[in-house]
Amino acid sequence: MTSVRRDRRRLALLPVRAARQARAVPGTPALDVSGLTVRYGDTVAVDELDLTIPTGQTVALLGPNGAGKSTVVNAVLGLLAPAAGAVRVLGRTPREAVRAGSVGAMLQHGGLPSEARVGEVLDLVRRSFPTRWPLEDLVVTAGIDGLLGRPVEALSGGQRQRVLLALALAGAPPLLLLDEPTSAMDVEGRRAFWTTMRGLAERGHTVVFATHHLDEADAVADRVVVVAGGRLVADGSSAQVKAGIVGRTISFTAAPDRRLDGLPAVTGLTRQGTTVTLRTADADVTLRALLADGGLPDLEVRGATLEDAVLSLISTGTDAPIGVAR
Ligand SMILES: Nc1ncnc2c1ncn2[C@@H]1O[C@H](COP(=O)(O)OP(=O)(O)OP(=O)(O)O)[C@@H](O)[C@H]1O
Repeated sequence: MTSVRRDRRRLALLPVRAARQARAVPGTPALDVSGLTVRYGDTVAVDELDLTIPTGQTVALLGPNGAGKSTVVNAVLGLLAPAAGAVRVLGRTPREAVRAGSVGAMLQHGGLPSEARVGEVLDLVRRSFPTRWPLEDLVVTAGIDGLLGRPVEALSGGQRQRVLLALALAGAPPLLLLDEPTSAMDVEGRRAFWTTMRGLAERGHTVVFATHHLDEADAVADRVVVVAGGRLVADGSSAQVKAGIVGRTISFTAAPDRRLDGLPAVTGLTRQGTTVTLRTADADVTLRALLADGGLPDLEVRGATLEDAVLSLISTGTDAPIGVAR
């Protein structure tokens, strides 16, 4: 009897202690990763990665399949044990931070009990946190209005992702980790999702997301971090990463039989139907040669996109990361 009473008292004290723990010491980074190395058997998934993210930043984690993005996210959540290095989340170990409700996560394979209703799952998860996001606001913020009475198994892929977002936000966490959060969303859903993320960033939340949608990263992130082969290859604003790419992209319409080999300064060329896209190290020289050889209908010349930059970084590989020291 005594022990039951003591246990109850301990449970009752937990939320208060956890809420206190969730408050970060001013100036403490949201995320501080140093020398992180994670191995799966012989595979080195993350290789001596250093990454410090101040509070309030929105950071895109980019890289090809197998680059190590999900592994970093899982290490930050304390879901796997690193072979080397350290991870601090708001000054605490990952497990302490998760226990304190400081981290909300949307994982790629986030599971939901299929027969339960969305409202039941949300209620259960909200109750487990010391600080709870007010329900009405949470429903609007995650865009799940009208879904609370629906069984989880009856959700579409995009609706499921919005429910996962609501669960990630349920404890009003200062740090949000999102692994490919919009992969199942339609265009409208994505736009609404990123509007929500901008709102969260304005309220001071730190948002770290892994994605393959580089246009979204370009539009939303204050900072992009590119990993390849488990190593950091670029870290800076989108503009800084793009500025590291020399040359321009030229596109125009050409008949399929127009010969385009041997053009000066061209570093890559693709044809899709009658649309030709080429990368050039010197746009003036390439354009002069093209014009001497015929017309250039629907001509467009542009600088590097973030996609161009990331592709170039990944294909060339680099020992020293591109970007700025932080
Ligand atoms: N559970 C596991 N067991 C063994 N190897 C794994 C495991 N999880 C990941 N890996 C390997 O670790 C490396 C990094 O994988 P990770 O999932 O972190 O990459 P990612 O950048 O998130 O890829 P994607 O964009 O495809 O999601 C890959 O080589 C992958 O095959």
